[in-house]
Amino acid sequence: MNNKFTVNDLNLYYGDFHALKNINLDIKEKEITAFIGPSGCGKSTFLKTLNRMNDLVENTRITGDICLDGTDIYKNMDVIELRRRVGMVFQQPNPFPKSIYDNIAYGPRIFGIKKKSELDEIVERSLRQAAIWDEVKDRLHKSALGMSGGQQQRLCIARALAMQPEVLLMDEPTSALDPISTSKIEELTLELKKDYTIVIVTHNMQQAMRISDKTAFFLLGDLIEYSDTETLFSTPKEKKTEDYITGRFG
Ligand SMILES: Nc1ncnc2c1ncn2[C@@H]1O[C@H](COP(=O)(O)OP(=O)(O)OP(=O)(O)O)[C@@H](O)[C@H]1O
Repeated sequence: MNNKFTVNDLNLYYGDFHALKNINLDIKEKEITAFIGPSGCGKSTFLKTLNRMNDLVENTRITGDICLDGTDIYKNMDVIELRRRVGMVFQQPNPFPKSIYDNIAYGPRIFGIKKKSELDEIVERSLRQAAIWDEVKDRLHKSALGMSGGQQQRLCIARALAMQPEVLLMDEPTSALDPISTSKIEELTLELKKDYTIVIVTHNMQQAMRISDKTAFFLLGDLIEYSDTETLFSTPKEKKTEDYITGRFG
């Protein structure tokens, strides 16, 4: 597998606080990479560096570099283009207070697609890819806020897919969901891996084991260990990883 992202000597500071410390790692194309670690260890911060969402946070300083397909995303890439290529799904489903159809069509419209037939096609394709088409096809023009939490989260995934991204960043996408919705999102994530590179932050180690190919364990801003998921959970190299995955802290 090719590297989708390569991260070299990445440091991130919130003011004086050193939140990410000299991170080096590669993220493989069309794999699922999970970030695990206790609360506050920098998982979300790191995820957000991958599509420059941290640009929106004042007093943030970054050193080192992150390349997407070999191009430095901080130095040589337009941020709008980056965020089109690298979509994001958040912890709390956050549909717009609009119809299901308009939620999906929103991004493509901003990118200049106006033709109804084209938008119809994007809406259907995205909802199918997010495994929610059958549940919503008869209510496309009803408010997205009337959907269940699990449906809203799949809608948000469909909304991200409508932009035809290459990478999907998922920040604890199931932590607000019940077990059935969680397993639907996990199945969907595994299905999406055929076409997309996926990076997921999760508090749930079973979830990382179930769905990810690679796992990175963070602690206090350090990347402690990064390897095949199976290896990391069965034979961790670092004592700190072992302590965490066996529940000694965190
Ligand atoms: N905007 C900010 N300004 C200052 N410090 C921040 C900011 N965002 C995060 N931090 C700090 O950076 C550290 C890493 O936070 P981050 O949210 O990345 O951790 P996390 O591992 O994702 O945690 P959680 O699992 O609780 O979401 C924490 O100490 C946090 O308090």
